[in-house]
Amino acid sequence: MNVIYLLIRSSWRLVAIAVFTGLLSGACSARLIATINSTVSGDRTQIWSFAALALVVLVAGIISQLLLIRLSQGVIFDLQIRLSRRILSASLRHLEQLGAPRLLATLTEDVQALSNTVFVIPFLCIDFAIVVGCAIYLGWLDWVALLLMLIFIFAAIVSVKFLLKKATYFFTLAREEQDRLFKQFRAITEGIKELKLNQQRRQAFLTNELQPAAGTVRDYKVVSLTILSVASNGGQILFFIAIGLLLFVIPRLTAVSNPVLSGYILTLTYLMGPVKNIMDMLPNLSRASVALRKIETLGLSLAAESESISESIVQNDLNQSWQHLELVGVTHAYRGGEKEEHNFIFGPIDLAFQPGELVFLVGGNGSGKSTLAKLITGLYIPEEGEIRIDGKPITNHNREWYRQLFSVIFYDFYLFDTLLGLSNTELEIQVIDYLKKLQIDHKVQVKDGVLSTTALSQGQRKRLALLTAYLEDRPIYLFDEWASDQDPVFKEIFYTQLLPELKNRGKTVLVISHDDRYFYQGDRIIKLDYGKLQYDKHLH
Ligand SMILES: Nc1ncnc2c1ncn2[C@@H]1O[C@H](COP(=O)(O)OP(=O)(O)OP(=O)(O)O)[C@@H](O)[C@H]1O
Repeated sequence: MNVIYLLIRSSWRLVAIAVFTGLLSGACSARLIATINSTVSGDRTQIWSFAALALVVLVAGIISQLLLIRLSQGVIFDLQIRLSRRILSASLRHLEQLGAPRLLATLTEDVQALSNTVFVIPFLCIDFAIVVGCAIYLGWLDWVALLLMLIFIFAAIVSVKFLLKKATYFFTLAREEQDRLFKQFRAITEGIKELKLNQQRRQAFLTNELQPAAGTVRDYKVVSLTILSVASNGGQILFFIAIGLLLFVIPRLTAVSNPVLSGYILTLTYLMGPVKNIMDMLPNLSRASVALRKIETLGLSLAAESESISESIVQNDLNQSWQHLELVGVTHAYRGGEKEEHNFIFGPIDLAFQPGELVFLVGGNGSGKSTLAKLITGLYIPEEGEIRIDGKPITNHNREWYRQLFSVIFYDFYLFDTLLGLSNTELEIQVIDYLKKLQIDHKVQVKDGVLSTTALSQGQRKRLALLTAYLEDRPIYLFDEWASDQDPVFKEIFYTQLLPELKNRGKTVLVISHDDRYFYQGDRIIKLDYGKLQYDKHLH
């Protein structure tokens, strides 16, 4: 029912029109049955009234369906866009904590489940309208018949609702397990090489990880679908009992004329189709309400962690000149659980940067270099302390503007195959120059802002990421172990030509690196150790 509420919330007017036309179609269907029945019973019926009724049934039904189809697909579209926007505006740390499997499961599984249900709702509405119309016709034929019908419908609703609640409970459990299953699917796609190369690992993965997760989902779904099958068949049995009573019991209790009796039977037989459809839809409705709850909880949690950054801020303030960037008492904590040793506390750290500096950020594995990169670039919001630019603290109000100062290539960078958001007039010429400079012009071309391929070696993909960074032309560059995948020749070019060139263009260049033989190129070396600043050494 939540799903129907979702439609009403989207546009109650359209829903009202669709319901009205649907009911009109249903009512005319019932009237059609009545006409057929009275004609069969010997009454004279004008052919045009029969044709007119059939036409109204058809046209009103089509209008109702078309309206609901547009509305329901619009709701799914809005949901996908809203959810994606919320993900984009949630804080990075919160998204990291939620984890990719959970986000993917909702974006695919839940939205799909909802989409499948919303798709059939238009047809369900017509079926429902037919049931209502036929019920009214039965009441008109004989009120005892209607009363009987209502009692059975009530009993069916009560028992089906109880079973539906149970089935939804098991669907919810299955859906929770689905997140775990998605994690295993990710392991298959991303760890395929490791799984292929080691048979024991593959066997262990299949038997200890994948099968238990898939098995639990299967078991919960079997229970819930069984309950729903009982509900659906139970509902239909009640329906047959109603027909049996009308056929065999009621005529013995009260005098029922043959036309009335044939009216019952004709109507109830006609009703079988719509009732079966409604019953068959129960699993979808159940699954959809679970999916909707999951989407809503994710949506709410994303909204609660939203950075509330306004896009208009960027448009209003394109000034990117700065003189002094400071981190003052900045801290960040990864809290891994109950135990203190599972936590990693970064900072408090004080640092300052000027335009035109080439700074190496160094330290052992896990010392906090990438964490510092995320803090400096404004992706992590400091738990304590603040970042100031020219004395102005970075807050939610100007964080979006602040982030536009940086061009960053993270260690786990993502390469878009389209040069998104870049649209200067000399783009094509610049691209050709940079591709040559990065020595990949023989591998990749760019046409209308689309890269001809991204199926390249890791080192080449990194060069393409560098191409994007060049094109962005931001005042501060940050490279997280960019050169680690480069061959010695290009590594040399990167440290001795490309970095000094950027510096000479007035860019501030922050380089996370383990290549100590090139550190002499820098103006400063900042060393981290266990999340603390070990030293900040000026070289010149
Ligand atoms: N997403 C995360 N969730 C929880 N803990 C994290 C997360 N990312 C990093 N950490 C913890 O923070 C510490 C610092 O990690 P960070 O990635 O900043 O180190 P690093 O200096 O960049 O290491 P490396 O040289 O290996 O890339 C690590 O000990 C790690 O356990």
